[in-house]
Amino acid sequence: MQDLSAKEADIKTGSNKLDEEIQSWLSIDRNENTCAEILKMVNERNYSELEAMLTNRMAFGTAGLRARMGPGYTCMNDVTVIQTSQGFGKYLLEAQESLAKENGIAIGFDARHNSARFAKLAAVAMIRLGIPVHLFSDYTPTPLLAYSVRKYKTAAGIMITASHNPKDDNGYKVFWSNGAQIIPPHDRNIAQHILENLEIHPEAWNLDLLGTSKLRSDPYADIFSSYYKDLESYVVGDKNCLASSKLKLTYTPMHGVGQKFMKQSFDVFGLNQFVSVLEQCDPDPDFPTVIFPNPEEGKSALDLAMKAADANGSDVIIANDPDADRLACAERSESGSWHVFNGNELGSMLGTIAYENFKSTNPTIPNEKLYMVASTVSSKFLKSMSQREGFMFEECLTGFKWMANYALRKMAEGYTCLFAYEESIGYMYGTNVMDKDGISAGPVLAAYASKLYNEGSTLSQFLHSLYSKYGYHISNDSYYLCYDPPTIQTIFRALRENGYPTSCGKYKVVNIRDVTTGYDSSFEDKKSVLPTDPSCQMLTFSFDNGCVGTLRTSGTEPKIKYYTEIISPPQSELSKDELAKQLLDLKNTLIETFLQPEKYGLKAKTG
Ligand SMILES: O=P([O-])(O)O[C@H]1O[C@H](COP(=O)(O)O)[C@@H](O)[C@H](O)[C@H]1O
Ligand SMILES: [Mg+2]
Repeated sequence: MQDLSAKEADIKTGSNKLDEEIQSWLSIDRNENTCAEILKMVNERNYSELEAMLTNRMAFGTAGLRARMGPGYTCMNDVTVIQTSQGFGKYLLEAQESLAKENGIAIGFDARHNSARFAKLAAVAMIRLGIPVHLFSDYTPTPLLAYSVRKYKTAAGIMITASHNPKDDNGYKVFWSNGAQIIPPHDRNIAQHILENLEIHPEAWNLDLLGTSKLRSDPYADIFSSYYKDLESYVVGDKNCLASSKLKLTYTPMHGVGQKFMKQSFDVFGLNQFVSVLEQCDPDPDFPTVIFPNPEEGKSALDLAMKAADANGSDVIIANDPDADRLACAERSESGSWHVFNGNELGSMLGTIAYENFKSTNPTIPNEKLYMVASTVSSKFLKSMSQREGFMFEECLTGFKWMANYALRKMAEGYTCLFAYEESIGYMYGTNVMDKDGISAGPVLAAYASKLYNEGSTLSQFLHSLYSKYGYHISNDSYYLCYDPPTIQTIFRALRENGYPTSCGKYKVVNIRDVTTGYDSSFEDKKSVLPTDPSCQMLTFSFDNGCVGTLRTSGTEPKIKYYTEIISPPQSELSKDELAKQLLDLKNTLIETFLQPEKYGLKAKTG
């Protein structure tokens, strides 16, 4: 550790402005580790990085704030968490004072490094403003925090988590009083209030306040029992059948918080308990057995789960990401190898399960009163299904914040939201939680799979039957890593500067939607119906062969994501393999022509 007496010493970087920024940081930060990191960078003359981290500030992205942990205003640390919470608290008092003062705010955290501390600092900031705090005393899945906001009708919720990001990251998810993550204008308003309340109150570091203040309560036990009581409403049919199921299942929480919660979910559903992946079942903030703790990565992330499943003769694997709001699933194929369902395949199955389960328990509610939601970069399977079955379907921008807020609006109009999903393995089954929830989607899927296995069928056969009925919907999605924001700007600028491209290799572009600027060539007024989002890059191309491809920058990770889909009518002569081959060619052409990974030094997904 650095000698902190240097804090008092003169900092001479050659730039007065930077010297002042450094002094200012050292004078406000009471965390020895982050101060020491700043001093180390000064000693190493790492001035450009220092300047970048002290003169910029993190902004709200797809899922609130998410950044690397470390010193400076671009990183997650004590200072930025306190400043964010001070500003956020002030905004709550301005926007909904009586609710904030009466019902307070719920605060939860995952099992990452610093998550509990950041949650406590956020709680102190709220208490200082007279806002009661329901601060969880132990780590929880994100969906339980989202659930607690609705249950206690709090003014807001904060979840300290970076979900499945690398171990050095952390984040600050914000839920509004409706239980969904915030959308504009709240994000902008909070950002504004943060800037207006940067000065850190001396009491901000006093964590002892949490032990003495009457404004602090611990919702853990109450929320745990209430969440699982409500989960019972998702159980359909006879629990005894599930207990006698032939299905053997393996589960991994991927070093995150899910183990205890998924066990309880299985108990509520009367499911046989799953086989655990011993190396990954306890929370470990270093995620030692995986490169990325993201079950969305597919086989590379599920390696140990597959080994455990093989050793125990499991047919199905389910996995959560570390904050247990995402759900992944793999199934052993006839050849013995594992098929990892992609987010769209899983969404198609869970959407159908939601529809079937609802119709079996509410046969009299007309389909016109039901609806489902998906993000615009997800498969159009639910749209095809809705057209055939006569329920409503809507697509939203990426991010559960958009889908949950849309769902709430329709609920207020008297509709029932059955299901919402996004291709990045996020599923909101029902409306107990207005966010994606891997802890409830897991047992719903496991219960349905149990039924299938008892009938001698499998999930893959079930998916195939859906494609026969509603048409094949094949997607090919992935990403490239790019750590250099100017390169990303260059790539997307090239796609706009001389007019949008009219072709991509041999494929003709028939429509273009540019969500970054609000343009959509398919409408007469050329305006996109989705909200314009200048903070991210997002271009969608519709091709003459009916395929659709989107390029977009992630709001949570340094990635350019791509999404492509091909759809065939139900009775099409083309096989799944032929369709997949056609799509692969289009996807490769899209990448080579528009992204040009070699030219721009983009790093492909590994594994
Ligand atoms: O990371 P999580 O599980 O919280 O998930 C977050 O990130 C996903 C990917 O977003 P992007 O493509 O912008 O990275 C979003 O779709 C999701 O709604 C958000 O909560
Ligand atoms: Mg997550």
